[in-house]
Amino acid sequence: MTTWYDEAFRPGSEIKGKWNGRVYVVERLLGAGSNGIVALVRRGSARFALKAGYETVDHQSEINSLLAISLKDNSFKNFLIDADDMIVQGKGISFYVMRYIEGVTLSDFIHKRGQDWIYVIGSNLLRKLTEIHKSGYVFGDLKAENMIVSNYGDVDLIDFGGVTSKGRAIKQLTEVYDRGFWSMGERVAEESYDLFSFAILLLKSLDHRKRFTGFIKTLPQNRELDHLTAIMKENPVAAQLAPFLNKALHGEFRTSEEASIYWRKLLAGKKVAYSTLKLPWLKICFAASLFICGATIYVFWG
Ligand SMILES: Nc1ncnc2c1ncn2[C@@H]1O[C@H](COP(=O)(O)OP(=O)(O)OP(=O)(O)O)[C@@H](O)[C@H]1O
Repeated sequence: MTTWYDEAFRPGSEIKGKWNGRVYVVERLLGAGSNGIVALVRRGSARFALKAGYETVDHQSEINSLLAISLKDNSFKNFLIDADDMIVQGKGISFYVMRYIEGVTLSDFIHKRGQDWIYVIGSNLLRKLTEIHKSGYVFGDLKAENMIVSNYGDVDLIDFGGVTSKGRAIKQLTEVYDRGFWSMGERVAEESYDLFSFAILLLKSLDHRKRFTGFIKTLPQNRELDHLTAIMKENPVAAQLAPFLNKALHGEFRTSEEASIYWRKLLAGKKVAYSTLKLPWLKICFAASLFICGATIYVFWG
């Protein structure tokens, strides 16, 4: 039996908004999760990501959250392009259209470019969190699957289903990233909640031994932060970040802005060699500047 999404998301098929009347042509599926299904679509020459929700209420709440954090003049502005309903097999299905982010998962990025990139990625992710926190919200379900990394460590967050107003109960979470799972605090939307998940995200991506899958199976009384400290001792990049990670895990940062300042100071103090990062554009810029310099000499003195 063909499901509504097989029909709606077949490459080449058109999705027409019932209320706004905009038409999108499906290129291909990008992914599916517990809340919805996402496709790469085209409108004219522009490409977008279109997400159709399984549950109307959850879907609407995701749109509202996205709208709320994009009201301020920040990088989320204009992320949400359209929100409408489509009719598939006689049924109304809600969808929203957002910016299409080209990139890879955090683990793929690190695997390809090296663990040192975590310094840049971490700094960019902290900036994103700060923007959300300044809007009066927390991201809630921060995890590697909810971010896309592109170019030179640029970070984009996707999946806004967990975004929660500060002070409210966290509405969507993933076990190992949740401080409640580790008995390290309440499931309340505070900046420190996201910062705990941020620390787990970094540790998980640096852990060669993939211990986090095992943690899910442990009994609550056996989930100790000592397991995480072991990763900090074994991995040189995690060891550099240990003072930051420990503070984030223990809820010692009140705000993400405070955490960002600490991050920068820590890495400046440790003299993290950004030059060790493989930055091809530096080489390109260097070659370009040599060429321009040569051309100028030729034009003026030739
Ligand atoms: N804006 C975007 N640009 C590019 N790809 C995207 C975008 N939004 C989502 N995706 C892709 O679609 C997949 C599913 O999206 P999303 O995580 O929002 O679904 P979900 O149902 O909320 O998932 P979960 O079960 O993790 O809650 C993502 O893993 C990602 O690969």
